[in-house]
Amino acid sequence: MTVIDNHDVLGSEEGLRLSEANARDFFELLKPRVMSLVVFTAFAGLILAPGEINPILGAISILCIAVGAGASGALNMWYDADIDAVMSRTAKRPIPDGRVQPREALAFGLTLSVFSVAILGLAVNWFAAGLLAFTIFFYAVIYTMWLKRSTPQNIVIGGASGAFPPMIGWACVTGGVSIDSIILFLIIFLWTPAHFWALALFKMRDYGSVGVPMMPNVAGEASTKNQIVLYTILTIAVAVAPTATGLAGIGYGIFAAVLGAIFLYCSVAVWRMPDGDEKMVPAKKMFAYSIVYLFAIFSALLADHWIGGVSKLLGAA
Ligand code: HEM
Ligand SMILES: CC(C)=CCC/C(C)=C/CC/C(C)=C/COP(=O)(O)OP(=O)(O)O
Repeated sequence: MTVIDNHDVLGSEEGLRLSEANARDFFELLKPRVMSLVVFTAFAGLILAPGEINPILGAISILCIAVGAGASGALNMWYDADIDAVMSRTAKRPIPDGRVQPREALAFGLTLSVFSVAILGLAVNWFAAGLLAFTIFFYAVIYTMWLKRSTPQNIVIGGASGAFPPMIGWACVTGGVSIDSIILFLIIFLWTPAHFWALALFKMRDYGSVGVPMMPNVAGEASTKNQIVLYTILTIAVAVAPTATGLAGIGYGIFAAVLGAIFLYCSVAVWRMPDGDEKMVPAKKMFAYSIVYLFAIFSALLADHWIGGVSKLLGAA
């Protein structure tokens, strides 16, 4: 089925009428559950970066990244309202549900984007602000408006937007980029296909119904499963790299390897699942574990950093 393009909302009569949306409806536009993990990885980048940041500026940095991430979610929901209305998973979102008017969501997303970037630039540094602006643009325009509906590589390339936040956190402290911040980027970048295609496998019909070319619909289940295993292996390899560069210690490396072994086990279970499986239990488990995995990897990096700091203090005493 082809969906009707309803992006000409600004000029329409419907678009000019203001709804009675409440704060909760606008909060929902920020995709708070997904963005909470995004913001956590940004926080990790900020803490792991070498050097010091004034705690108030640190808090402002995280707030700006959180607001910018939420703003990009609102712009994504504005643009995707036509397909969200058709898919069962997304039909109850504020715009398709009629609780927020498209033009309100657009104005909300644009305003928050400008404020988050400007405040980060004025209060912290313009390099980090530029990266935040680029990330919002990448998710809202490059991924949402261009790649999502045009190529099955949409989330491989578009996934970069979800991988930038730890680099932004890092840049808030150092004003630049380093090998270690690129490794943090790569962990999320390589993790995204396994995270998303696991979900796409059991939501394949949803995406098919709106003509979005997600990998399982285009390349088929078998090819998607092969690629999930491949990206899982790449993620596991890059997730132990912080031990090699000295960003984290050997304890972290062992923990990351164990988490990775479970991730690989989940991906092999998906790979062994018969094509056309009705229940898709291994894919559902893989999707759920992907979130636990990323949260645990970044938590372990933080724990390693703090434990290392305490040991140094005790050694000096
Ligand atoms: C282009 C990249 C990505 C795509 C296409 C994607 C897609 C999705 C989708 C479709 C869901 C289902 C949840 C819903 O319906 O709201 C989801 C859930 C989730 N994603 Fe991703 N994701 C991506 C990147 C990320 C990144 C970078 C993170 C965090 C660092 C993340 C964290 C999460 C979390 C925490 C959930 C669970 C939310 C819940 O419990 O409702 N995702 N993702
Ligand atoms: C700092 C900053 C700007 C961060 C942005 C982080 C970011 C791009 C996260 C992407 C996560 C996400 C919700 C993807 C959903 O894809 P989708 O829109 O295709 O999913 P849907 O079908 O659920 O709408």
